[in-house]
Amino acid sequence: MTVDAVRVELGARAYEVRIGPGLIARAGAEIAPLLRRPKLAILTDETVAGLHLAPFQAALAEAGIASSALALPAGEATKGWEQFSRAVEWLLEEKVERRDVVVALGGGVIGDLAGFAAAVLRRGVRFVQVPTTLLAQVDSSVGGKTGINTAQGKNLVGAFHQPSLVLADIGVLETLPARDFLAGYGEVVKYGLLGDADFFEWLEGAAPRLASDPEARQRAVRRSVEMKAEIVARDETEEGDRALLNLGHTFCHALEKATGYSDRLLHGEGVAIGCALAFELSQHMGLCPQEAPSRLRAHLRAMGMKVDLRDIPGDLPDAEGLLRLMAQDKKVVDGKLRFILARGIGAAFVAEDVPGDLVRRILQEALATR
Ligand SMILES: NC(=O)c1ccc[n+]([C@@H]2O[C@H](COP(=O)([O-])OP(=O)(O)OC[C@H]3O[C@@H](n4cnc5c(N)ncnc54)[C@H](O)[C@@H]3O)[C@@H](O)[C@H]2O)c1
Ligand SMILES: O=C(O)C(=O)C[C@@H](O)[C@H](O)[C@H](O)COP(=O)(O)O
Ligand SMILES: [Zn+2]
Repeated sequence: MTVDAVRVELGARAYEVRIGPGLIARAGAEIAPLLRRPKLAILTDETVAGLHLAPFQAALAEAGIASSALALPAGEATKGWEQFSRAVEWLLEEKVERRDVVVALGGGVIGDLAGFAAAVLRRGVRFVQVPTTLLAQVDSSVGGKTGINTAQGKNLVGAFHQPSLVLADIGVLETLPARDFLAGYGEVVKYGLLGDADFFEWLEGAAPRLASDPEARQRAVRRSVEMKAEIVARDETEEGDRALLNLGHTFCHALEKATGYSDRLLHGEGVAIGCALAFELSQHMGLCPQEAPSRLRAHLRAMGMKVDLRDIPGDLPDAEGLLRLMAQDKKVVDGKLRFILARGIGAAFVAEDVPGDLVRRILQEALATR
C-alpha cells in the first residue's frame, strides 16, 4: 500500500497530511526537513506512550533526532487548564525555542492541547501532528483548531494554529480499542452526511470492515481528510462554510459538558447522537424527508453505535438545562444559536433561524425515550 498525501492549501501555511502504513517507522525522515536543529519535544498520553512512543523515538533517533517526551493522563479530562499548564511549563523547562517543533503524538485530546500549547509558547512555535486515533486522523489533526475545555464548556479557549505536517499512520489504529474506533467513526460518517452522499453510501457497505481492512480504512481516512482540507482551505477561521464541520456538535458539546467529559460519552459518540438529532430537527422543519434520519439511524445502529439519548448512561439535565449549555456554542451570533441542518444525506447547510421551541421539543422528545 502506498502513502497518500492531501495538501491543505493555506498559502504560506500550507501543509501536507500524509496517510498510510509505516509512517511512524519513517517519522525521522519525514520530520527532519522541518527542523533547524535535530531536537524534538513530544507531548503524548500515558496509553499511547506505552504502545507507540518507543518506536516513534527510535525512528527519530535513526535520523539523528534527539527527543524528549511528556506523557499526560489519557482521556478528555486532560484537555483542561491543569494539564495544559503542565505541558507548557514542561516545554519551557525543555528549552524549546521559537524555531523548534513540538510533536503531538496521540488522539484528539493530545492534538488539541499540544497544538494550543504550541500556539502560545513563546508566542507561537511550529508543531507536527502524529494522530493515533481514527478520530484524530480523519478530523482533529487537520485544520488547526486547537484548544482546551473550561468550566463553562467545550473548547472555549484556544487558537487557530495550523500544524506544519500531519503523519497519519493507519497501522497504529490496530491497537485502538473498539469503542474508540467506533467513536472516531462518528466523525467519518459526518463527512458523508455533510457533503458526500456517495461516500455515505460506500460507508454503509464498507464501515463494518474499516477496523480490519487497511485499504478500506485508508480510503475512509483519505476521503475524510480531502473533504476537511477543502473546507478549511476555503474558510480557515470559520467565518462561513467551515461551520459545516460542526454538524451535530451543538448537541454533542452540551452532552459532553453534561456528562462531565467522562467516559459516559466520548466526543465521537456525541457527534453521532448529535448528527441524528440534527437530521431529526431538519426533518421536523420540513427540510428533509423522514427517509434521511431513518437511514442514518439504521446505519449507526447497525454499526453498534450510540444513537439516542437513552444510550448515554446516568442522569442528564432536562431540555432547558441542555439548552443553557448549548448557549455557550461558538456559533452563537447575537445570542442566537445557529445549527447545521440538512436537506438530505450529503446536503448540509448553516441555518440561522431555527425556532428555539422546536429545538426544545426535539430535546424533550429525545429525553422522553430514556
Ligand atoms: N481540533 C479539531 O478539529 C477536533 C476535531 C474533532 C475532535 N476534536 C477533539 O478531539 C478529542 C477526542 O479525540 P479522540 O477521540 O482521539 O480521544 P483521545 O485523544 O482521548 O483518545 C481516545 C483514547 O484512545 C487512546 N489511544 C490513542 N491512540 C491509541 C492507539 N493507537 N492505540 C490504543 N489507544 C490509543 C487514548 O489514550 C485515549 O484513551 C475531543 O476533545 C474533541 O473535542 C478536535
Ligand atoms: O474543524 C472544525 O471546524 C470542526 O468543527 C471539527 C469538529 O469535529 C471538532 O470537534 C471541533 O473541535 C469543534 O469545534 P468547535 O469550534 O465547535 O469547538
Ligand atoms: Zn468533532
